[in-house]
Amino acid sequence: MGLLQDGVWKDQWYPTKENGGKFVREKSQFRHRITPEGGSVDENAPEFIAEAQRYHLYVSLACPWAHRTLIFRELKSLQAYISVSVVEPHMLHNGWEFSGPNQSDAASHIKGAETDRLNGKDFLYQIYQAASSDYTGRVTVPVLWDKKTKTIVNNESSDIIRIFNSAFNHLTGNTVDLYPEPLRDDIDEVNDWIYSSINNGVYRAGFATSQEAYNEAFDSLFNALDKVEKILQGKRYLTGEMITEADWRLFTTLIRFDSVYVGHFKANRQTIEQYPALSAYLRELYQIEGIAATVNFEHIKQHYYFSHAHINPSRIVPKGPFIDYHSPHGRDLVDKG
Ligand SMILES: N[C@@H](CCC(=O)N[C@@H](CS)C(=O)NCC(=O)O)C(=O)O
Repeated sequence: MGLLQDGVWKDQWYPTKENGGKFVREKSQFRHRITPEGGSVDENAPEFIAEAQRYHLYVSLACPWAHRTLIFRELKSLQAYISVSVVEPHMLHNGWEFSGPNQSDAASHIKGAETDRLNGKDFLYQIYQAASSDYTGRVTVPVLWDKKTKTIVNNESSDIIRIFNSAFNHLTGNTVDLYPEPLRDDIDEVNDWIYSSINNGVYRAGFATSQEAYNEAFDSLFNALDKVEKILQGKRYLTGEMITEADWRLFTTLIRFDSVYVGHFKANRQTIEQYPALSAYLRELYQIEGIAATVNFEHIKQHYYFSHAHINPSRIVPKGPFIDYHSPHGRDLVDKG
């Protein structure tokens, strides 16, 4: 685990000391947009136009943020338009690695991970160096790469899913709208507290290095989950009768919760299985066509338990839990609206 400083790789863990033991997530730096037919939204930036097979996604199947982009690629019929490379789940002193002979000695190849067939790199940080030779910052997935100008378009999952939601519709013919105009205020509002207390909240609990920081993250996480449970007792989805971006952003955290966050991140007041509405809702989303194939529990467990040796020094990866996410969800019975 490390970061780039003026384009040079440094092996370094997150600094929490300066924040009283709190984990503070760094802001993503590549934030360009893709437009359907040209006309840059940012006059100082290169023009990124939606074209078939021009863009490539670098993802980890373990990562909840990268997982969002894979889900949108499925739901927006972008499989033939946007290619994907999957990194190895073990993230060690070189950060995210591709499969191949230069993988770290301590890391194993896990089925489903790939070489970088596009750029022939060994490590993800080399993709960042290729985009910006003096980049300073963390080297994170997901990365949306432009094959034409050989640079990173965007490395912020919340932007990438919005790009996928609308920029390629005229090419794919898929007009499913996961961020519909009339619901935008509601979606933004829900995203806001779910991000800080749940999506990022599990990390704030797991990466805390002081008891106070952990306690605060733990309480805010379970208060927010209790609030979601209440919402889902009255509504089928977070903002009403329609699945939206807000649901998918929550999904990628919920599906990792009982397998990883309860144990590894000490988010253990209760499991998602112990929440009646949340567990049924999680199953409903999991069972939507194309979604189960984006979930890889082997990558998920291998990544967290093996990579974070300061949290789990033995690097033993638990065998369980054994949860049947294909069992009937019964959500069709929930009151509409
Ligand atoms: N804000 C980013 C966060 C991405 C992120 O933090 N990804 C993690 C994996 S789950 C990562 O690559 N971490 C490596 C690091 O921080 O060095 C997004 O949502 O796209």
